[in-house]
Amino acid sequence: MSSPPSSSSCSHVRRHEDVPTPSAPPSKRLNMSCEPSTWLQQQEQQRNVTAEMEQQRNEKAEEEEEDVLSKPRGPHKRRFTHVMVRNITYAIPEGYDVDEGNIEYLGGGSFGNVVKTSAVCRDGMRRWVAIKKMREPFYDPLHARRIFREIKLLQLMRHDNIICALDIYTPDEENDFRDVYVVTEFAGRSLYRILKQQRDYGRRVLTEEHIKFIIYQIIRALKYIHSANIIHRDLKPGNIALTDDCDLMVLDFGLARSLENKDTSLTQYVQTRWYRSPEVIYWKIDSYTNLADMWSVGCIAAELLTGDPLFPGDDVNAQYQKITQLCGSPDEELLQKIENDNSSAMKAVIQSYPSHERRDFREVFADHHPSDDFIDLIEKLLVLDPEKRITVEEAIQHPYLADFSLPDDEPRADHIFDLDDSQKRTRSEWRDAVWKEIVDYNRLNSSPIVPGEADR
Ligand SMILES: Nc1ncnc2c1ncn2[C@@H]1O[C@H](COP(=O)(O)OP(=O)(O)OP(=O)(O)O)[C@@H](O)[C@H]1O
Repeated sequence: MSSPPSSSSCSHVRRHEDVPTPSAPPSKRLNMSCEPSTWLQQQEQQRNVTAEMEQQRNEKAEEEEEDVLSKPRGPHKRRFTHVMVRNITYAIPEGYDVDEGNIEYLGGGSFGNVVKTSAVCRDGMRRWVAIKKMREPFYDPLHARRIFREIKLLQLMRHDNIICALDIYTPDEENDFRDVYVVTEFAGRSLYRILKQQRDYGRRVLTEEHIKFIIYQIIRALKYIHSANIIHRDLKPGNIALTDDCDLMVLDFGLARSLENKDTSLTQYVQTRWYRSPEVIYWKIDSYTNLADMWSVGCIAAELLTGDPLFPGDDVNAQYQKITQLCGSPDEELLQKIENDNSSAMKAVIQSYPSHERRDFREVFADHHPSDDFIDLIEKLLVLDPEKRITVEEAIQHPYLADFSLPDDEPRADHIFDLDDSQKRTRSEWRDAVWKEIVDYNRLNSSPIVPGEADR
């Protein structure tokens, strides 16, 4: 990885134009006695069923391949080639590189599978793109709403450090609308992969300067996200991508939600648990604001320093122990808030755990020789009480980031994003809403060209 740019460079973050060419979560909030194992088992079963269905559909798609290739399909009458990667069939529109040798599987999460290819774009450049095929997007209303949110946010976000949609499509007709594909710019390797490689090979790739630049860019992205009244809720190394030049993009907005929306049905499973804030995992929603994202930044920052996840708990209890062993048990003031926002029973459960003093972070991380400023920042991020945690606006001005911070180049969103996702909709209403998003999608200059679009 090359060095991050120096602080004197005024254009130290990537512009979009500069890109090189080349299951349903449970409806109840988790409490200390409710381990999500049942839900996880259901998820597992659902995944099996889904895989079976996917296979049947792949077989059908293969049979139909000749037809699909021969006639324009979907709301914009595009032509598609079907390409099989790791047993999953992707419908790839005309204009994209469909040579199997040039298509790379990037990975799959709970909600989709992603491949990398390239496409010629409207500005004449060929770009690397990531195509995400959503998994069973309309399985149930919750799932459909998640897809809707993700699509909506990928269109609203316009920031150098945040991924945005370059194309949204389906090869299906409206009466048989089943598959949703979202195309984003290929943003590099995920931080998860980079950190894993560091561990696997026992060789550090990320220098102190890289780490600072990464943390700065995450916070710069969050400043924009939070100013739009959105919480990301899923910040983790797997959702952060880095180019070889250390340019960073925050990926995957499927779990983001607007601050106004008090819906809590997804709350328990909003993040890979290791990066979740205590108020997300253990106590109630009242104090759950965008400060949950700042806790995740603290976890990621510490992992960047040490190379290992900070709170790798095998279950929620182990997670709690690890958090409190470092950050201390809730003090009287926080316990009072927990009691007020939850119940005295919740307070009693928390008090039944072994009590720990907050440790001296300088001592804990001493082997990794962090600067005083780094320690001061993570001390302020990893605070149990969200109301006392550093905000994004404060964090970006922290001395640790002074080398990179350029206040005039740290944009806020110019309006609060309306996700239009708070109303109750049935599965098929969500499907209609997603269909409409695809139909109305406004192509960008950096979007892949649709052959013949000028004629339409
Ligand atoms: N635009 C992109 N550029 C580079 N890599 C990407 C891009 N989009 C997704 N990926 C990678 O593809 C993989 C799968 O992405 P996806 O968003 O489906 O998974 P995830 O974040 O692991 O899933 P989950 O939603 O379960 O958290 C991830 O490893 C992610 O880093």
